[in-house]
Amino acid sequence: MPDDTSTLRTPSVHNPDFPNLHLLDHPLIQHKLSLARRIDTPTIQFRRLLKEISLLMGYEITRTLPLEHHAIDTPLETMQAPMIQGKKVAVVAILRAGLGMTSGLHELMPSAREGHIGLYRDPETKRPVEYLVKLPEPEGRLFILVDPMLATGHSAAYAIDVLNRHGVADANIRFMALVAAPEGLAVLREAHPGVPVYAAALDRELDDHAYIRPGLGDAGDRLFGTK
Ligand SMILES: O=P(O)(O)OC[C@H]1O[C@H](OP(=O)(O)OP(=O)(O)O)[C@H](O)[C@@H]1O
Ligand SMILES: O=c1cc[nH]c(=O)[nH]1
Ligand SMILES: [Mg+2]
Repeated sequence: MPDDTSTLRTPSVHNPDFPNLHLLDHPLIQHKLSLARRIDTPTIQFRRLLKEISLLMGYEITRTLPLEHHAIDTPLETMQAPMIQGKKVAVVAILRAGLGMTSGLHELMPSAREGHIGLYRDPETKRPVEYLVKLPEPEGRLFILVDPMLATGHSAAYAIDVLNRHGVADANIRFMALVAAPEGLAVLREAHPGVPVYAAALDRELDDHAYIRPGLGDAGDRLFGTK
């Protein structure tokens, strides 16, 4: 039986205006995010920073993962040792930019499965358009959905709808972003109030093109060197 770890809480900043948001304010996360935001940070460094930030965020958001005890032999005796149910985690990237956040999480949880939800935002409507869905079996699994940018929130809400249709309940989903906009947090809270959002920053607003300000630009383009 899993131990009850629900009383362990992820250290994060709580904002009463956004009860679904857990802001991860660890200095290393904040420093690396600032480097990633800079316009003169090239793709090679941006990619590396995303991986490092995801690993650090992953360390924080996995704090509440259930442990179970297994008998192990130390050199001196047998003991019941706590171990994570590692096989029971799935990392799901919203393509493309979410791909920049998966490898950091796999460093922490090498046996986690990986799924992909391909979405792009239509430049006119600003609404997500689906082009691929490939997901691991949902049974008994925690799904960590990753995408660096939570702007209008419609891509994240759509991806969670996809997970729901696949058989994953909101209670088994955590959403991890680098930068969140107030508008996106509100949309996500309305659509999926039971899904916690972990982010490194809550930015000021969306601009007329639904880009996050101050933001970091187009995360997918910066990650893959496209335009
Ligand atoms: O919250 P939203 O307003 O829906 O916007 C956020 C989405 O926009 C970006 O993807 P984009 O459409 O640029 O696709 P890409 O990752 O392939 O570049 C980003 O990676 C999110 O998926
Ligand atoms: O600021 C934004 C908004 C949407 N998608 C991005 O990549 N950046
Ligand atoms: Mg993009």
